Amino acid sequence: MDFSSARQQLTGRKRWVVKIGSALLTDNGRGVNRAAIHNWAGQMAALRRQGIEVLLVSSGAVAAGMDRLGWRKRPESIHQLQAAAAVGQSHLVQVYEQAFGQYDCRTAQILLDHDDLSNRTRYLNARSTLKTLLALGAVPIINENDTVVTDEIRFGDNDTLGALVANLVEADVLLILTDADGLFTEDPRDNPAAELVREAVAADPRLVAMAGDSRSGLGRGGMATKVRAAQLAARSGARTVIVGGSIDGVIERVAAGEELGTLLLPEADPLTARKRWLAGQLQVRGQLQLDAGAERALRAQGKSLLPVGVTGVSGRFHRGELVSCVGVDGVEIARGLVNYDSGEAKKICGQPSDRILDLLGYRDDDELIHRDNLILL
Ligand SMILES: Nc1ncnc2c1ncn2[C@@H]1O[C@H](COP(=O)(O)OP(=O)(O)O)[C@@H](O)[C@H]1O
Ligand SMILES: N[C@@H](CCC(=O)OP(=O)(O)O)C(=O)O
Repeated sequence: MDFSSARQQLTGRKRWVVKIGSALLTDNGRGVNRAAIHNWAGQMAALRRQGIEVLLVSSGAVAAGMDRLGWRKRPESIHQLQAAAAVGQSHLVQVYEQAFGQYDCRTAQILLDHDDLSNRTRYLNARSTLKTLLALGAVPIINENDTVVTDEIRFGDNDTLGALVANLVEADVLLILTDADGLFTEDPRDNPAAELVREAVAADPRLVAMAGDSRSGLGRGGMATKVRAAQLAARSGARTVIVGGSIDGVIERVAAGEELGTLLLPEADPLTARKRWLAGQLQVRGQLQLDAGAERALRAQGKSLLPVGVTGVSGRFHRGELVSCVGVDGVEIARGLVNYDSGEAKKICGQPSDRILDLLGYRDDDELIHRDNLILL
């Protein structure tokens, strides 16, 4: 793998999940660090202005709640923890809303639990809601729904939740901000001579051996869950950066390609990984019948599917859903995420793309399926 160019490839990536951990968010364990939150919000707003969509996975509900309730020690009882999370979450979101508001950036609170991501209908629902929020220009602020989860089904650490969100929205980058400067060859609190791992393939088994637990008493998973999160995120093609959240201007600097923290890469080419992921996750909603020219363009030339090469449309589907593409002999040759719904596709099929505006009254894309969203079978 060519590591030298890997950092540069982070620039121009369009969808980022930023995870901010408990260890960073609290002011030495005393409530949430407002100044730091305002600073990160400013940086994320700057990314939005560059056209990058940002989803934030933020911890800190329990820590904020403990502070508000005057509790000095993290409680043992699950119900006390859940009560603290309920008190803290509303405060946390209020601080974020105010911080992002200063940059004219809208926020939206999303609380997820295990069922939301394992049940197919709820999974697709969460996916659509998040994508709609992004299209509206809002920054979703996501946390685990701590007040309702039981021990058996909790994600526990938000690194895992961040990776699952990256899978859910097919993010390009998962940026994990923490209180260490990145993944070191050993926990630097045990061995100050440990070295920073700058770049690696997320699946490299040596990483797991380097990564230890959390020590702060605030964070949950330590580096172990961050490495595991990078492996999960890589399944849908996301690259992960683990980096110190207190580094000046860290979010913008990483987005500009600067070599900070640890970059963990997917094994396969990200686009291929993402396509494979999509093919396994989504249900086929409809079918497009292709003519011989379109079949050739897809198969032999790796091109996008234009409406002009489609002779028939069946099934009912919405924009963004998965449809199958069938060749002249009736055999399925590809699957892909479609840019128009079934009614629109019927109106524009067989027509050149410059007629889309006339036929529909608007034109979103020239292609019915862009090649980046096409999986050849
Ligand atoms: N190999 C390692 N490199 C860096 N940090 C490590 C390593 N192993 C364990 N850690 C610990 O992981 C901590 C970060 O994880 P955690 O406390 O869970 O933070 P967060 O709340 O941000 O998720 C660091 O402060 C560090 O003590
Ligand atoms: N959902 C919990 C966060 C769990 C947690 O601390 O995770 P992490 O920041 O990954 O160590 C909260 O908001 O308090």
